[in-house]
Amino acid sequence: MKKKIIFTGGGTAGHVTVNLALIPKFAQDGWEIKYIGSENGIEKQLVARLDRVPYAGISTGKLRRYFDWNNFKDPFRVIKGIFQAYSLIKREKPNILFSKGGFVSVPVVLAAWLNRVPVIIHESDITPGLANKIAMPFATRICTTFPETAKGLDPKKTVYVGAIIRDELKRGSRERGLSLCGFQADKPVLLIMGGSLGSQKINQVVRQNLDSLMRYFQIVHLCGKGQVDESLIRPGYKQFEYINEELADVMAMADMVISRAGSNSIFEFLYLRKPMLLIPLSRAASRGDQILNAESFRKMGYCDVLQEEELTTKTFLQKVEGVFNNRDRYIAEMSKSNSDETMKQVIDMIKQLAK
Ligand SMILES: CC(=O)N[C@H]1[C@@H](OP(=O)(O)OP(=O)(O)OC[C@H]2O[C@@H](n3ccc(=O)[nH]c3=O)[C@H](O)[C@@H]2O)O[C@H](CO)[C@@H](O)[C@@H]1O
Repeated sequence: MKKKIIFTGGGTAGHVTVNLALIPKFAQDGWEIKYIGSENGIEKQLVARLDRVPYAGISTGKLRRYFDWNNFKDPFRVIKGIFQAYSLIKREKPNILFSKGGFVSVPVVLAAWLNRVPVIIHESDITPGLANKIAMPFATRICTTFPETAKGLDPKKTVYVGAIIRDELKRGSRERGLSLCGFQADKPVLLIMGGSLGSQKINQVVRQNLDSLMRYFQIVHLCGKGQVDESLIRPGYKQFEYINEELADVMAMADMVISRAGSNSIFEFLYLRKPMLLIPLSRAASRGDQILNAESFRKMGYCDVLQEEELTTKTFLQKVEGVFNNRDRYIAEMSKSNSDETMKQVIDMIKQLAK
């Protein structure tokens, strides 16, 4: 009989793209694949782009750190989600559940545990997100991307595996990227990526300094939903809200990157040896995970970092120049890393634990 795997994870693309990397591998090996996500999250659109991966949406809620009327409604949404996930898992009887985290994953992990389905959790950041923290006691294995994450976690369950990179990102073409953006071949390309949701702060500083930057670079700017500024359209400055298949070509043509420090993005840039200036999401807006991700990369010599509190036109342009002028040094450090084995290790682990 065909083996069956269910994937879950969502909320932002960072909680989905690892699943997108693994799904084709299991499809190739003849496994039956299903995805459980939220009713309207980004995961629904991203999974819809795949061939033959049935999607089930469940009701979800979120814990917020500020007052919101939804804080009263969300517990009921979560309870509804647990019942929905429980009956889905009971009916589907998968051999294994792979969870990438995000709030939607908590009821699904719990439901799998109640149905005695083995659960593998993958944590991308140095410090686990709240959803993964809640779900970890119910997991059979916890995979970490950073070696230092394992420290605070159950040593019997936790394995450091590294980053899982989508195969398609490894097959990008500089020429296709240049033609997509209408860029010339002889001027360096700067890629700006504000995380899967874009970043207002990065958009702002880039646009304020567009003329200075464009003296040296052609710029491709992934700015987030609703953030394209039509008044700035001009040759050499190409904006997209979010891209899918084209991302490989856009990354391939980039000579340097300015980015948030979401774990998946920075490991993709590391794999592709892209000199990076990272502007992590501040502690005021998050648990500070991106600050730690960025610091760990800086210590390894892979990037330079500019904290949001220090972000001014002057510091920004100085750091951009610094990274670009030292790009060979960054590329040399990055070339010492190797994550090609990770995907195979994770696939073997999933196959071994599948009941
Ligand atoms: C605001 C927030 O909660 N951020 C978190 C979220 O970030 P975010 O969702 O931005 O996560 P990542 O940077 O880890 O991943 C983004 C993914 O989206 C892809 N991509 C991005 C832009 C685009 O146009 N097309 C595209 O495919 C990237 O290639 C990458 O694979 O999850 C990360 C991983 O847990 C955390 O480190 C971040 O702190």
